[in-house]
Amino acid sequence: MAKLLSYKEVSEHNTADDLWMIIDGKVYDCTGFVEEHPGGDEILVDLGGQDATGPFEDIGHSEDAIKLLEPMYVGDVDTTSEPVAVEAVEMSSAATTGGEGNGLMIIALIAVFLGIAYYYFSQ
Ligand code: HEM
Repeated sequence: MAKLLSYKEVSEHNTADDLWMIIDGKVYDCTGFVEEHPGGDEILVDLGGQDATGPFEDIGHSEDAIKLLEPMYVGDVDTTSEPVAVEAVEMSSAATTGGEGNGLMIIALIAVFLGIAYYYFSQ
């Protein structure tokens, strides 16, 4: 019978040296595969210890990719166990870029406003 693992137990394996993830209710130990992943190591480490079913399926991984999972199988996730809240690790670059974008937008608006004010006062 498959080994049952709680969400908490899986969440403790969330580093590049010890990386588990849940795909379709099954727990996989991807530690040895992190460096090999054609999609990069970072993406796997980011999802370490978590349920990666959505991201894994969204990419449309090939049959070969699905076969690679077989030897990494550790057990099944105990869906009755308490889900674990995932902490936000760091701000994404998209969010940072968004912030800078807003700053530039404000500067641009001030410049436009000053331009209009100058036009009226110099009449
Ligand atoms: C242990 C689980 C995983 C395995 C065994 C795996 C395996 C693979 C393999 C073999 C490829 C090459 C293309 C293919 O055959 O489909 C690939 C590509 C890719 N994978 Fe994964 N993958 C895993 C998890 C993930 C996860 C969780 C993500 C998160 C989004 C991800 C993102 C990607 C991306 C973005 C590519 C495309 C790389 C490219 O074509 O430039 N993978 N993966």
